[in-house]
Amino acid sequence: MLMNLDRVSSFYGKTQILRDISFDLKQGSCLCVLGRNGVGKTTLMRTIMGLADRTTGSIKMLGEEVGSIPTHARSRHGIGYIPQGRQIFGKFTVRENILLGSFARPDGKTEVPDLCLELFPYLADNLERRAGLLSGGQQQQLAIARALAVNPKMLLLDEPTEGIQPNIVAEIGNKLRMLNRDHGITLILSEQHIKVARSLGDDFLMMDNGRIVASGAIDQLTDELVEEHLTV
Ligand SMILES: Nc1ncnc2c1ncn2[C@@H]1O[C@H](COP(=O)(O)OP(=O)(O)OP(=O)(O)O)[C@@H](O)[C@H]1O
Repeated sequence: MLMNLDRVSSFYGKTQILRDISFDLKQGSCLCVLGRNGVGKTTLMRTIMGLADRTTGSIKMLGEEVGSIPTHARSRHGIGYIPQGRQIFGKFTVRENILLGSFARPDGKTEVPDLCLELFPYLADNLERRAGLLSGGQQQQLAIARALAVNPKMLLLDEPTEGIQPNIVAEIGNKLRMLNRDHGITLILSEQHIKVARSLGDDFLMMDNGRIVASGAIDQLTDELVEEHLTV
């Protein structure tokens, strides 16, 4: 297993958001985290990165406890994070945005990884362009490229297709599939597009009110579950 969460609870101030979250993440797999707005998907990602106010329980990466080490040390263990809303620095160039990610690299290299150039030809051709001039889909590619600059074993992606034009959603899905299938990068993905989740995911977690209410292989994600927990 690449990662194991055991009875993880998480708090913002005195408010408990996550309750007793446990799951095992297989190396090389893609886990889709599903649920309506506000159920705790973002908090789960932030908790894994060490960005919640307080967390209890255990988070292990390759058998080693990482639940109490700082965020940058978690990056060094190979966890890359692509936050909701992408958080691109608009005044910096594409190259500068990618290099920002490389500060957490264990080997200290500051270069644009070949994988970014190979996977994202648009970015390769526009390294000196100001990131603020890029479209939403291109900025999402940049956010993924920046996370790849830490040479991660796994990526946490918080709603990577949110606010992206429908014709680009499939393209982002394809890039993620390439990272997962061809490059062996394990993914945890929160996703509102059920089609993307079904096509990319190996396993799913359905969340409600800070808890896991259903989980399993993605082919066990029935229309009834989707209806009950996702449809508004
Ligand atoms: N910084 C914070 N301080 C206090 N409460 C917070 C904070 N961030 C989120 N919450 C609360 O935690 C709960 C879970 O929010 P979270 O953002 O994790 O949900 P989500 O499933 O990712 O939803 P969305 O899809 O809208 O991002 C919500 O009730 C939210 O109001």
